[in-house]
Amino acid sequence: MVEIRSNTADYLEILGGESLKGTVEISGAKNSALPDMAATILTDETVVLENVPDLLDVFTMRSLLNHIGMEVDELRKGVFQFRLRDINSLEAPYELVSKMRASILVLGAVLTRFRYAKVALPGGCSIGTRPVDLHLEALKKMGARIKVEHGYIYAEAPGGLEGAEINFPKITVTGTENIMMAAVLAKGRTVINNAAREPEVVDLADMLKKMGADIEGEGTERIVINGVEKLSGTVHRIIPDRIEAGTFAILSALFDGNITIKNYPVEYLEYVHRVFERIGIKIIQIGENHIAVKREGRLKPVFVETKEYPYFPTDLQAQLMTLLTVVDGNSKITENIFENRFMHVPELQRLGAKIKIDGRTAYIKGVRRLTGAEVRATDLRASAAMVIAGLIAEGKTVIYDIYHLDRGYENIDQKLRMLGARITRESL
Ligand SMILES: CC(=O)N[C@H]1[C@@H](OP(=O)(O)OP(=O)(O)OC[C@H]2O[C@@H](n3ccc(=O)[nH]c3=O)[C@H](O)[C@@H]2O)O[C@H](CO)[C@@H](O)[C@@H]1O
Ligand SMILES: C=C(OP(=O)(O)O)C(=O)O
Repeated sequence: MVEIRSNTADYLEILGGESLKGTVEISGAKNSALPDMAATILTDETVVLENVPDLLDVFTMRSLLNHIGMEVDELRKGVFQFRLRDINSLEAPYELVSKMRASILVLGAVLTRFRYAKVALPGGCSIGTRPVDLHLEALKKMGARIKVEHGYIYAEAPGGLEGAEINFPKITVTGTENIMMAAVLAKGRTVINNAAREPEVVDLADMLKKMGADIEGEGTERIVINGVEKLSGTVHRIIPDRIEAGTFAILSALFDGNITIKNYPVEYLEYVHRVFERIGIKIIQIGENHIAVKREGRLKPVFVETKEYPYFPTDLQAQLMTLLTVVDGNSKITENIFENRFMHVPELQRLGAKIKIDGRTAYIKGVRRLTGAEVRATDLRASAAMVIAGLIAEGKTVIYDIYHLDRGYENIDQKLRMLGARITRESL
């Protein structure tokens, strides 16, 4: 893994309007790598993860695991070996948790295996308040004693966690993953109702089952877990990143389908493809997990709302909005998952986009073209939206604060340069 190469002073310069073409390969999914890495805490045996993307968030999770006492070795590019023999600390400190909300994923695993955990409260971020109350309520139902004090969650279960019936009032992805990890070593049976159905939840269940966990129903809204005494080591391959894949599919649609995409998880993007078809974008399979994107006539405006899997992902909302800014007619996007996920709108407006926001809905009136400007990457997917916008805009676009981008897109500037983009990384 590259020593952390992203720095808050880094920015991207893009000269837009170049025609992109070629083939790009999708990396392992950030949102699978992070829970799968946390799951290595659940055993004292060796776990090997393959197809691990080289991302800032993965680096942060690795630092967090190291802090706990995990030995982590990179066997070869993207292949990591994990072994937790001696505990160093049962604490996830603020310094690391503040860099990445997904650090909360270590709570369930540390608590169930070591009966105590202290994790800094992740707090809000630019896309919303993002509380973790549902994680904590569920762990309390499993017998944990929890207090939140001085910015830390203190959780203990001296006699071990016990299986329980968890009814999530709202679907939560990392909440489902946290409770699944807590339940695999708890006493008795845990039922998670209204569980998240995301492919990343299924991937985590697959990994845990290979380690000896007893789990049924992953991928449905009811997951049943029977606790076991002990889990063993395993070798597991991280699934491809459906959000990176969707991001490149949108880019390809904007470049007349001249970009083909390998390692593309068609099965995870069925609903997204239905939305694409309404716009006039068709995904064509040209090989196993290798696709091309075809535009069918003039692109058409749409109304889309974000919703939990299997529906349209909030993590592709900003990128789709960029596409719609140059689609003739009036489009509308409603963001149902996060209350503040339109931070990219003022930035897109700087590039000439015509967008109005009313509550959770953005009204987009297509313009002929965007024009380059200086913008800020306000969060991870907003950054991807800015990159797409910069590539189609006339002239030069400068994107500041791209450390957000490095949290979730492996080598994105390199991948784009290989497609012919004029994009350079500079530092202030
Ligand atoms: C590391 C990871 O996998 N991140 C993904 C995960 O985030 P994450 O798991 O944090 O998102 P959740 O599914 O938990 O959030 C969904 C909604 O529930 C709310 N909520 C959640 C937990 C809680 O205890 N209380 C509460 O009110 C959130 O504020 C949000 O409004 O799913 C999101 C929704 O698909 C994605 O955008 C993120 O990329
Ligand atoms: C919001 C995201 O990630 P996280 O939950 O890790 O902040 C994302 O991947 O778009």
